[in-house]
Amino acid sequence: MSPATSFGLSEAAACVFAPRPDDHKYRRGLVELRTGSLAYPGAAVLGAEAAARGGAGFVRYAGPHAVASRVLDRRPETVCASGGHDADVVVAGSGVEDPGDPRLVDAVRRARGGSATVLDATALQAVPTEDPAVPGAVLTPHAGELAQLATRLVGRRIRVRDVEGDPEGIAAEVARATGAVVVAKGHRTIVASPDTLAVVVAPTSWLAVAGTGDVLAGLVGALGATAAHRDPVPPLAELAAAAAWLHGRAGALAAARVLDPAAPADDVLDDVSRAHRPVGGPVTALDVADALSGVIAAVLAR
Ligand SMILES: NC(=O)C1=CN([C@@H]2O[C@H](COP(=O)(O)OP(=O)(O)OC[C@H]3O[C@@H](n4cnc5c(N)ncnc54)[C@H](O)[C@@H]3O)[C@@H](O)[C@H]2O)[C@@H](O)CC1
Ligand SMILES: Nc1ncnc2c1ncn2[C@@H]1O[C@H](COP(=O)(O)OP(=O)(O)O)[C@@H](O)[C@H]1O
Repeated sequence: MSPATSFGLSEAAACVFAPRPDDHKYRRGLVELRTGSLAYPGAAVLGAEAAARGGAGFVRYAGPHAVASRVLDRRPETVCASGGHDADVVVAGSGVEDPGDPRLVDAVRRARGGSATVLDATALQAVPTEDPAVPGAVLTPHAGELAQLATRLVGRRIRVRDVEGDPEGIAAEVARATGAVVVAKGHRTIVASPDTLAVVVAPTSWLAVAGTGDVLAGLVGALGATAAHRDPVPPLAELAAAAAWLHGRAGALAAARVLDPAAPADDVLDDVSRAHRPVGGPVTALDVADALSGVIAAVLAR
């Protein structure tokens, strides 16, 4: 495998598409969210917001009725009926309590068949140890989840500190074991496929709050679904890295807007020398999801 490449604005821009005159909601891409539970309804709301702000044409939610009504309170355009068109991307796991939930079991089956599927949080536990091939999947573990997943799949005990010491190596091992794209989240997010490795550095650490991972999962879904209707379709690893890059920029924009609500989105696109310093103020996961539209608009305007 070649050494890790660093992922930036020009690579992300190749994964962001403006709507064409002959597009309609389905051609803009359909994301199905299999997220949330009675214990964690917020994860479903956050993913729906991110999928919509990330440019999907159609966001469908599959989950408990009580969770669906929370999603609809925030995003009434979400379709909560089952059936209809096939999803371009399924996003599964954020905020789901039970790894045996049929929504996750079916998502793993879909990923095994090669269809684009984001497996986040609890869905990572639904990947079987004995038969872990999920070539359609984008796996989105944080360091704790990656340590657990790698321990199961590569056959030796891997601790969180091992992941923190060598996220590239462990993400790459899991990518080879599963055939999937692995997005090892953190300040430096590693995006590994069985034969590629990219690093996305976040421009802010205000992202380190609960729920921002749920936002990232929804955004991967939106970029994947939109790209599914383009020719050529960018590789899943590039789409996942673009999502991580845009997510970091949205975090920076949301943090900057704490100081100055009119801060322009274009200002966060370029790397800034003080990026590692705590520019801005505390953000919420919903702030980050909200900021995605502005960051995408700024990328398209360049
Ligand atoms: N508003 C909501 O409904 C939210 C729901 N969430 C859902 O809550 C469930 C549990 O999520 P958790 O992430 O707490 O999972 P877990 O409770 O399974 O894992 C967290 C464990 O991993 C360890 N850990 C090690 N490195 C870590 C790192 N870099 N980041 C985070 N934890 C690390 C922690 O110390 C902790 O012991 C998931 O389904 C998730 O999607 C969260 O996303 C938070 C927001
Ligand atoms: N110190 C940090 N600097 C920049 N980004 C971070 C930092 N810590 C976490 N993140 C980002 O925040 C998100 C957190 O995801 P995750 O841990 O899954 O949270 P949750 O499950 O609560 O949604 C990831 O996208 C990760 O890359």
